[in-house]
Amino acid sequence: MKFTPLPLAGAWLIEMERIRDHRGFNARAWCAEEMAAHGLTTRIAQVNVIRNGPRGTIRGMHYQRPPFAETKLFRVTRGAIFDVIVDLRAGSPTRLQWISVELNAEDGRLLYVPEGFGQGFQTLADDTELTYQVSAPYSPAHGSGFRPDDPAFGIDWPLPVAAISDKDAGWPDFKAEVMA
Ligand SMILES: Cc1cn([C@H]2C[C@H](O)[C@@H](COP(=O)(O)OP(=O)(O)O[C@H]3O[C@H](C)C(=O)[C@H](O)[C@H]3O)O2)c(=O)[nH]c1=O
Repeated sequence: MKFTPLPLAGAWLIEMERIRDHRGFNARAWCAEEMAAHGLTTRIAQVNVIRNGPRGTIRGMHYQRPPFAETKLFRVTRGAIFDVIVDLRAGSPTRLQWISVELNAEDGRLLYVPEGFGQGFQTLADDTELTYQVSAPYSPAHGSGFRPDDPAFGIDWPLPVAAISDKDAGWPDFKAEVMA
């Protein structure tokens, strides 16, 4: 696996190394030893699969509050996404900054999102499917988020919104002090 740190400290792009032969390839998508060697968490509390319908679907922005703050590792298995992560960490020099990463089923790339980040994505193809593992169990009581178009961040999404949950469309304006 090839590890590349992203501009927001703690976030990484991980590329699978495909071992090819006449049948196709075998590639490692996760390895506790390699993750630990780069200081990434090896805790896996859950692995989820998400299927989306129309191109342009948005899920997010989400995060879980402590003590259920979670690290997430995303991989697209069908279609493509424009994934956005936002640094919400109090005291971080890049606080409230966001970056985007495109992931698709062919590129063999994974996105590692550490605790303290809001995260969401927009699909770039119909019927996009992804799998992601999280380091803490799902805890609705500790779930929080903000609207993908929250003026606090100015996230530049590539497509018109084709589908979004009422919850994600209805988050209140983000208040920086909330995460202080
Ligand atoms: C995350 C999760 C959700 N659910 C249930 C709760 C809802 O009934 C339904 C949809 O969940 P929700 O709309 O809250 O979340 P998504 O829009 O699917 O977002 C998820 O996928 C994006 C990419 C994220 O990064 C979020 O962390 C994750 O919550 O699945 C569960 O039962 N277990 C779980 O672990």
